[in-house]
Amino acid sequence: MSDSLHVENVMETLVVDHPLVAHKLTTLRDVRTDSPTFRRLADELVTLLAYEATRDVRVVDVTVETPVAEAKGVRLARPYPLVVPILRAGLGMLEGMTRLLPTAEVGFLGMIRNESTLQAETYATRLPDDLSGRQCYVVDPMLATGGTLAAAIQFLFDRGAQDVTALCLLAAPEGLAYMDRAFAGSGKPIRVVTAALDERLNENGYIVPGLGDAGDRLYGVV
Ligand SMILES: O=P(O)(O)OC[C@H]1O[C@H](OP(=O)(O)OP(=O)(O)O)[C@H](O)[C@@H]1O
Ligand SMILES: O=c1cc[nH]c(=O)[nH]1
Ligand SMILES: [Mg+2]
Repeated sequence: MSDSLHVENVMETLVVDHPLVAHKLTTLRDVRTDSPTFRRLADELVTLLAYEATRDVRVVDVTVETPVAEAKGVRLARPYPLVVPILRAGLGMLEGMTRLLPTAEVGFLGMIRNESTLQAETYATRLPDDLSGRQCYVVDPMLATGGTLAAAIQFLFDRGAQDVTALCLLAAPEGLAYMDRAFAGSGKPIRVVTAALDERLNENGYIVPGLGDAGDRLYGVV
């Protein structure tokens, strides 16, 4: 079902190879897809990605009583996972994620890429101060140059996060390579789970073939 592509020892990229993911992603890319449909598809896609992305979520053993007998099982371990959408476009992936992880807490990062310099600028942070021992799931549809995601992950590591999984709808090879260099030697595991690894970036830093500006397609041009 999934094709794991090992990029470097601390960073692992997983391209979720599934016909339903490919089907929904194709409609998402289509320039004729309107905002309401785009929002619905992004929501459905993140739930499919989340299934793979949470494969290593920490659980503890528990025992419950069924109407018939005792059954051994598991529950999510505490501290509960933290989901971090990167505003604005990442908000389009939040609900799909918390549907699968309803007890997760949610932190927010507001970041915008300066379209002249392609550098990420941070305009809002609302995260728990202490993330030690927390598994963090960052959601942002686009991993282009990688500058935004790398800065977001650095915020989480600075607060003590131990491992971070990013869920993206699309990733560019240049962005993955940038992340790989940025965190080489950090010793902290990073996973990127994506619906597709696209060809490249164009001269404006847009993913090709991509889907255009994810924030604009979700919420309109501002
Ligand atoms: O990998 P990078 O080159 O850093 O680019 C990716 C970033 O660009 C987009 O956000 P944008 O800056 O357009 O903000 P928005 O969500 O408000 O539209 C996207 O959602 C990522 O956050
Ligand atoms: O292709 C891209 C690159 C950055 N941000 C987007 O929304 N789309
Ligand atoms: Mg945008």
